[in-house]
Amino acid sequence: MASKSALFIINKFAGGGFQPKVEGKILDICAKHNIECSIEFTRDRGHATVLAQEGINKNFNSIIAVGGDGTVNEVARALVNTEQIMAIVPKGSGNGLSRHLGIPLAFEKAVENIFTGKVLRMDTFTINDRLSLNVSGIGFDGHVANLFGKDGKRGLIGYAKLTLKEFLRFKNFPMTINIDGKEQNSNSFIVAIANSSQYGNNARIAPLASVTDELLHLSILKKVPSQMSIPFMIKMFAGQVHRSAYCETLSGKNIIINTEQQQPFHVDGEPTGYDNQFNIKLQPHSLSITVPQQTSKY
Ligand SMILES: Nc1ncnc2c1ncn2[C@@H]1O[C@H](COP(=O)(O)OP(=O)(O)OP(=O)(O)O)[C@@H](O)[C@H]1O
Repeated sequence: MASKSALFIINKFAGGGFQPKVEGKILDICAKHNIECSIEFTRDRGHATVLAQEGINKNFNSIIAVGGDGTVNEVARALVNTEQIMAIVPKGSGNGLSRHLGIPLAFEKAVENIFTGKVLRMDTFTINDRLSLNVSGIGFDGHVANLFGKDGKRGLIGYAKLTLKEFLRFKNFPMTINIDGKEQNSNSFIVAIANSSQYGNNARIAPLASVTDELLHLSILKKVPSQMSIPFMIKMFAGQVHRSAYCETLSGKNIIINTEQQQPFHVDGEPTGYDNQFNIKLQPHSLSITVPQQTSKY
């Protein structure tokens, strides 16, 4: 059994919102497994990190992020580089890391997984000293994340609408990439830095990525001509983006990206502003995470 006592950190505002019956379901499943449990709700951005730190101090066996990739990221900030076990109950709009790890999206099954799953040490990375677990990006995806964050309307449809509107405006930008000492110039639309394979909703930007391979996977995308954008999206959702003529892939551990002008970026889908130098560092096997027993590829 992966857990004897569990702290659930719930972001009521993630994904489609919160249903009060969730609390009762958590208590029932914990009682069934004879687990002592506590439930806390986040009050604001960043609060999940504070709650997770308190959970470590109180010696909970498992600390569980109930939310999307943003909540998972905040909880992990307190847990990274410790032995503390984390689990996820996916409740976000994208749930990229959960999908990559094969964590069930159905609420009860995800809670069961905390007590029946296995624990693995996954890689994480930092981008300009900010922790990232899943996929971070510079360029167009950062631009969309920055706007989407302000917009307030979450969800796949809202995201798709905003992406289409902004796509025509945003242009390729020049940059230099130094990856483990090797330097190259590029003119790119998006640089996705991937630990897991997907942004969320099965949009697989780095199909070959693994969270245990001690590598970061870069997908460097050129702007796709409008008439090719639908076939390109189909390739991405089919897990074939790395075979596209518009995608170059690189992998490594330590990456420095310099851009001529300030570029928007995001960390695990959360808007993070603008910069023109990005220092990216892999942290191998730095976080303990509970995954289903049957997951064989991560
Ligand atoms: N009480 C709160 N009020 C407002 N925002 C909050 C609160 N608690 C957490 N947040 C913020 O909500 C944001 C979104 O959360 P999260 O990423 O978990 O959900 P999501 O965006 O729906 O899912 P995904 O990232 O998987 O698409 C996070 O940046 C988090 O800091």
